[in-house]
Amino acid sequence: MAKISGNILIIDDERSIRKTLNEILSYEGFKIDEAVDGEEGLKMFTDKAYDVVLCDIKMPKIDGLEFLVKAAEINPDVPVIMISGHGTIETAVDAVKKGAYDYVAKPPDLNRLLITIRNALDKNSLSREAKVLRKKVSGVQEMIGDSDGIKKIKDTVEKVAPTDARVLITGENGVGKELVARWLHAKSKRADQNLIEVNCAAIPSELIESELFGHEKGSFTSAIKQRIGKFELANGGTLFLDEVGDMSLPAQAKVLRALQEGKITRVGGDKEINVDVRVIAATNKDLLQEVEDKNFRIDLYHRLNVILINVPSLNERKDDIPLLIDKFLEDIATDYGQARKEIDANAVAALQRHSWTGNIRELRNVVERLVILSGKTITESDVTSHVLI
Ligand SMILES: Nc1ncnc2c1ncn2[C@@H]1O[C@H](COP(=O)(O)OP(=O)(O)OP(=O)(O)O)[C@@H](O)[C@H]1O
Repeated sequence: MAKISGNILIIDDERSIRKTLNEILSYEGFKIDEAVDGEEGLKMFTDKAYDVVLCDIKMPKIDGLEFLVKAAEINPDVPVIMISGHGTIETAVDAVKKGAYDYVAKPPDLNRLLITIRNALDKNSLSREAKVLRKKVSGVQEMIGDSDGIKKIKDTVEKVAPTDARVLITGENGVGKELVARWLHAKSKRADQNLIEVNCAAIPSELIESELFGHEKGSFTSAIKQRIGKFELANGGTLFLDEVGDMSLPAQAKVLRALQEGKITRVGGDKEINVDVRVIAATNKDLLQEVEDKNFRIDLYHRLNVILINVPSLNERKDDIPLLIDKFLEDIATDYGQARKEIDANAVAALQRHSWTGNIRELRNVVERLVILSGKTITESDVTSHVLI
């Protein structure tokens, strides 16, 4: 997660909680002040402008709820996130009804906390929100390409992104599936909410359910504390299920239910939690073949595959190679802090003729190698001696 900044006030009578939160959030780049109870917190809140307040519920003197009410009288625009310990969850929910931005449970789950704070910061003021939105959209890497294949994808993204339709993105490794998913989110109505990614292939099958749906404390041996799953983290936003073809069948059944009913249950829990999530999935597998081989559920396949975007491999869009080379030369010069190297037309043509694996990273690596090994201008003979051996 990219570092962001802001002033945060932590109000908690437990020193250890203050210390942990302070350490984590300072590391993330926030400026932190601590108050030991509601009274001190209120004084500090009156004296200084904060972007977010993290406030315990049970405290001596002024408690969390009272702080919330008084803080709203002083500055209603500052989001207050309640920290709820054992037995105060209900009060926390009550606090949210009374205007708290959200609550996090003790001990705080780092990811959830940071996402909540980030969202709170985003919502802090309209102008800030607009800025964040702009940054998020412009923060997505450009999709380079003028070929028919890429034009078609850009066109589909424009049409589909503003809807809540599920999208299945297919294509070989490294052709830009994730980039397409990022654009879909960035151009959607959910752009100011989270885009949460899960690489289904990277998570052991016995952990995928807990990763997606969270778990309750003690639900299995290593579940030492409660954990919020990716579906919940993506609530209001987008969940990107990368390598969805590698998901285990039990997890598929649960994902299907979540998509059908808009509800999830944490592993080891019995409470149903409503989630409003747009799912974008990607795979380099032939999912219909996986269905035939009984590795993938046909009903889930149909749920995910409302809109299909197939990203062509580099070999199928060789027209884009000159543009991509140009972009990579620029990026590499910036990364190295050096003047940009040039490349002559014959060298570009030689690279265009080459038979690539289809993975864009391969082309990037080759350009990087040429930048390192060639003189001021990359020539065809550089290409022949360094690349096309
Ligand atoms: N059209 C494009 N223009 C510029 N860069 C691109 C384009 N498509 C992909 N890339 C870059 O190529 C790399 C691979 O893209 P990405 O990770 O989106 O592919 P992927 O298909 O999701 O890969 P994987 O199958 O490994 O998950 C990334 O660094 C990405 O930014």
